[in-house]
Amino acid sequence: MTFVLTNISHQFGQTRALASASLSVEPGELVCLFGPSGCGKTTLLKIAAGLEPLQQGSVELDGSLLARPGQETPPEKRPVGLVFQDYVLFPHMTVEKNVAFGLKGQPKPMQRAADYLKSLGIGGLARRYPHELSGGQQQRVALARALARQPMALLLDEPFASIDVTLRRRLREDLRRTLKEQNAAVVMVTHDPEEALAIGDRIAMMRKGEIIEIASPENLFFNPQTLEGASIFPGSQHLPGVIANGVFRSALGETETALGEGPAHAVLRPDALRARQSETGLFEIGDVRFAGPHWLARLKKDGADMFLTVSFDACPPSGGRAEVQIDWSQTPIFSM
Ligand SMILES: Nc1ncnc2c1ncn2[C@@H]1O[C@H](COP(=O)(O)OP(=O)(O)OP(=O)(O)O)[C@@H](O)[C@H]1O
Repeated sequence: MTFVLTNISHQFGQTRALASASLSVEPGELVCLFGPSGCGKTTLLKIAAGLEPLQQGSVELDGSLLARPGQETPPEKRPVGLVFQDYVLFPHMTVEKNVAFGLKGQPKPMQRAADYLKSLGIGGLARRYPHELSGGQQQRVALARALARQPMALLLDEPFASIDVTLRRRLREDLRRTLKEQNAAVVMVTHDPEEALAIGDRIAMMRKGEIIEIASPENLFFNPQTLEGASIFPGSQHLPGVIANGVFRSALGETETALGEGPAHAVLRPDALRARQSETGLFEIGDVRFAGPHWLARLKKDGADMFLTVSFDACPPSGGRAEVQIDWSQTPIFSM
């Protein structure tokens, strides 16, 4: 039941929304689409769902063609579940009837609807109508409705966008478990790097309509192929520099590299940065804040317009001085 999107390109007038984007998702696999606003995430999902006509490329599920230009299976005939931000619930039906709607002809639809509502923590809302729910509750009903149909593939566009952080963390763990049990191929759009890392088996990094890298979180960490992929981890900072004669040189020091000559960026991860207070340090300590269990300080380098946020074990004095060391073996570098 592999879900395959091949060479999908799309234009909205003069705007190129997608440029030959390809993605293959295995049964039981959850792939997150991640990238900046406007890079084409929602458009790719809508084309996969059949909500946007396909202009170029193809969509297949389990070896069957769902779409190619001029030949499309309508969205309601695809064995694909959808949770889109603007994919509204039926306003005249109660929550439980909304969820049971897709289960007609199957045994005990109301019981199954109740089970899914309960598993998403909204069992008590079964008799309410959509207009009596908050945005986050409506999102969970839409998720329950999609899950209850046990689709072969599921497309989710920021399904937790209106849900508070604590509940969102719990729901995404529950969702991941449920989807694994159902063995569905899942594509989920998210803006949130923490969410992509927490829920995605692989993360598809998008830039200007292209999928520039698809990799598991551990491969993005240990062997990133793009600046964006390396930078998805919390606390990552870019250090500009220049490569000449096999050496990357920056305001924070230098290291050998096999990359070609020219401007480059190193991606500094928190674990690769060591800072300590020192009267003779090159950095001035600026704003300091507690980030449990560490202290985070913003450092400014004398003589260079350069800032770094670095963690300290104890609260460093604002206005004092610090020195910083980089573990270059944990610091990926990319030519620009
Ligand atoms: N219906 C439309 N008509 C014209 N342009 C559109 C339409 N839908 C999207 N676009 C444009 O296509 C590009 C991709 O949009 P898309 O919504 O896919 O991006 P996104 O990555 O999902 O963004 P966001 O994270 O902000 O939701 C953007 O430049 C957007 O302005």
